[in-house]
Amino acid sequence: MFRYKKIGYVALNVSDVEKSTEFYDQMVGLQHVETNEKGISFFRCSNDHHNLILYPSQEPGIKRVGFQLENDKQLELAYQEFVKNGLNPREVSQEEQKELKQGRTFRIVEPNTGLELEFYSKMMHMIKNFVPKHTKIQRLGHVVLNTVDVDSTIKFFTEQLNFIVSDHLGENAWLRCFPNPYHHSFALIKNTENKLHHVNFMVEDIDDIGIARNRVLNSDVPIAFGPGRHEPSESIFFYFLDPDGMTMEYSFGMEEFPEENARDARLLEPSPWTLDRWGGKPSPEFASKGKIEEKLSLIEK
Ligand SMILES: CC(C)C(=O)/C=C/C(C(=O)O)=C(/O)C(=O)O
Ligand SMILES: [Fe+2]
Repeated sequence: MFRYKKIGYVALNVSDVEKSTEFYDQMVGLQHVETNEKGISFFRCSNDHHNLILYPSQEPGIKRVGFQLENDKQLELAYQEFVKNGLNPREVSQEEQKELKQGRTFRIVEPNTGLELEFYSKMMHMIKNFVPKHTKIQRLGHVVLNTVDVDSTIKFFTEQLNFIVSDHLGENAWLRCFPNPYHHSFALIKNTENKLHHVNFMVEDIDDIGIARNRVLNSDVPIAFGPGRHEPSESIFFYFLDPDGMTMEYSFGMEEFPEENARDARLLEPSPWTLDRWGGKPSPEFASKGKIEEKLSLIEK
């Protein structure tokens, strides 16, 4: 099976790109790279050209998630595997690759949720390092989806996409993209609707979490949950809402797995204490907004 480097970027649809650009630049602390002539806005928290893209849309939500493979050979292996398994990978046009500042790129549709998943191995490397404004963001950490048919979606990620389950909690699962060491780059939470749960950015120290809480409070940005500590990855978390009500998370610390002889996935007890060891409760708005831009019609019948 093919090997990943990391979760590379997330693309969101937003109702007001200007407003959201200010939010992700000033409040979240990503670096705004450019807004192009189509009104598409690119941000980074690394030397990658982008780790977040905002697309103007009437329907806010999640558009796609991009995964970076280890190298060109692994990318080709993934392509062949997808063809063999009838997943109909679609190559992104040269024009769009240029717009994305990426090399060869192709996409498939996750058949249970309709979410588009993208695969690439090269993205423009920016010469100047990402300089934190206020929060020492280390990387785009993970994306979590609310999922109706969670069992089939987990099966798809593990059997077709070479993800490994790090932990189960009831029907939910946290998955890492092999051999990336982080406890999860993706997670699937059982729900009555397929939609975004949250997008995570990992931060360098606990002060980033405490300072963020005060910055968010002082700016009247809704807090959705935390600060607290998650049981699955042991991270200290803080969730807040973007201008369209989508949930963003900062987290500090995360269990890392070796490539070989990694521990098996645990079956964690479904309890509020598992979600937050510190006993906090999420707000009703937590993980509630973020329509998946449906691409199921692209799947060949
Ligand atoms: C509140 C959610 C369901 C939860 O339990 C989260 C756990 C973790 C973690 O252990 O790090 C997440 O970050 C996550 O689900 O994204
Ligand atoms: Fe998370």
